[in-house]
Amino acid sequence: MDFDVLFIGSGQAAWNGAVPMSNNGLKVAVVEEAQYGGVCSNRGCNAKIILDHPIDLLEQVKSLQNRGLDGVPALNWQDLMAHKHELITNQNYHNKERLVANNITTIDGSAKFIDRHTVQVNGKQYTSEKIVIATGLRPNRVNIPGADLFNDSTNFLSINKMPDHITILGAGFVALEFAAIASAAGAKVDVIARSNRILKDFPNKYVNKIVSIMKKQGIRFIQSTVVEQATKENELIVLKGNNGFSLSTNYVLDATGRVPNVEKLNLEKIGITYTPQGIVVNDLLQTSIDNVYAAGDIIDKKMPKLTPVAAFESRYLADQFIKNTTVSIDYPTVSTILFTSPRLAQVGVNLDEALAHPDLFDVENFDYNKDWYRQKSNESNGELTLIFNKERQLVGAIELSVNAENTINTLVPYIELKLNTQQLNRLIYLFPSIEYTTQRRLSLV
Ligand SMILES: Cc1cc2nc3c(=O)[nH]c(=O)nc-3n(C[C@H](O)[C@H](O)[C@H](O)COP(=O)(O)OP(=O)(O)OC[C@H]3O[C@@H](n4cnc5c(N)ncnc54)[C@H](O)[C@@H]3O)c2cc1C
Ligand SMILES: NC(=O)c1ccc[n+]([C@@H]2O[C@H](COP(=O)([O-])OP(=O)(O)OC[C@H]3O[C@@H](n4cnc5c(N)ncnc54)[C@H](O)[C@@H]3O)[C@@H](O)[C@H]2O)c1
Repeated sequence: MDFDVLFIGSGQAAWNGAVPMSNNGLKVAVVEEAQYGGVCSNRGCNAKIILDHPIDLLEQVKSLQNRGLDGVPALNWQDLMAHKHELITNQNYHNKERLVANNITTIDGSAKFIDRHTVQVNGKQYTSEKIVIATGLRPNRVNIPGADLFNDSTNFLSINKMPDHITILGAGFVALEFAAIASAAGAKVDVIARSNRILKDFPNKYVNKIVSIMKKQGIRFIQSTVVEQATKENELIVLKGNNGFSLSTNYVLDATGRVPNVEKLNLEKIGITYTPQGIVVNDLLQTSIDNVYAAGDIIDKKMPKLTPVAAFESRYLADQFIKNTTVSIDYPTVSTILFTSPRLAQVGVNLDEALAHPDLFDVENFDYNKDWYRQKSNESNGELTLIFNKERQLVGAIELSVNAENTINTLVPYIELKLNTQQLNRLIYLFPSIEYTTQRRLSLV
């Protein structure tokens, strides 16, 4: 065999495991058909958070008008985009270099299976004892007449000039985060949801709050509307839909979800089972062919399809292959965040589930309007909800605030490690800080 382990794809689900595997003596290869580092590094999380940063700052500056700050600086989209390019363009190169520096063979091109131990890339065949499919997802494209006029998240992350009017199809993570960026950068923004449900992964109360804030920021939500066709008329795109819906716009962003990259792999030929949600695996992350594994977004799974989850699965495979063990994957508590301004972040038991089961959970609410420390930023919508089980153990939390990522990150170890009162009491945080005030929400004696 040429290799012990060959990864198809080079994203978070690949390199997090490939590097320790190689450093522990396994002969490892990574095949990549596009940019090394995958979506998160090149056309996802990282690019998005660079574009978001000044926008988040501006929202905070706006909150402090007449409270120490006079005037709001202008956002310069061209300069911001140039800054993003400067930070992101070289990621592909750096990610490849990291693999090479760790004695991993990199193979450029698209891989397809020939048999259970062999893949072919650019006409050349490579054999490996184990193969890990880590091919991730790509943007879904709605299947309606005129959809070729639409853009996806990758295109949006490189827009040189912000269009006057942007219309977004879908009401999930990408739709709301990109709506927030486009609106703050001066575009008129519509979000079109085919149903009444917005952000299905977050509880109703907080979804209603963030939608109401975004409406005040000028974003228009059009619900229960299915766009059925698009045409180009002069310089405008005209959308038509159910119930006589019609709208003219400059730019359409299709943010209707993401689909698994399976088509090029020749999976049917070797009998690997997959669904429209991805590749089916067991709790060892083995596919229906036992020497072929899958990791990251490409898996059909209940866990959220996020970078930290892909990285966890990749590290799990490294542990399994290095130690030659067969211990099932044991997912920890996963937190999720919507990077709008303010942020919406949650961890553990979902609030809607807790409210539906008062026999199992107690819920406590904290309104930040009454908290002097939080009010240093004169924030008007901040709120935290903590969820406890009947043994008074913290099992979930959700926060809407400019600091929600810090609060929820503070609570992750409390929940995952099931810290008791004495252990919590021993954590001495900096004062004043979000971490300190968050800890004070719990009983420490
Ligand atoms: C706009 C956007 C914003 C996001 N923001 C966040 C965020 O803030 N936080 C967060 O946690 N997650 C975020 N995500 C999700 C995150 O990007 C993914 O969870 C993560 O990238 C998954 O990593 P992966 O390795 O499984 O797949 P990917 O990163 O998709 O990598 C798969 C790789 O496989 C390659 N490939 C595919 N087919 C083949 C083939 N046949 N041969 C060779 N190579 C192939 C692809 O080119 C790609 O490089 C965001 C996603 C998007 C789209
Ligand atoms: N902050 C973050 O962590 C972050 C940010 C962006 C993306 N992501 C990851 O990427 C994934 C994909 O995000 P996303 O926003 O593309 O998907 P999503 O699943 O969050 O949202 C898709 C939206 O499109 C709608 N939709 C689906 N098909 C449609 C159709 N045919 N017509 C109209 N609407 C349709 C859905 O109802 C939903 O509102 C997320 O689930 C998450 O795993 C994470």
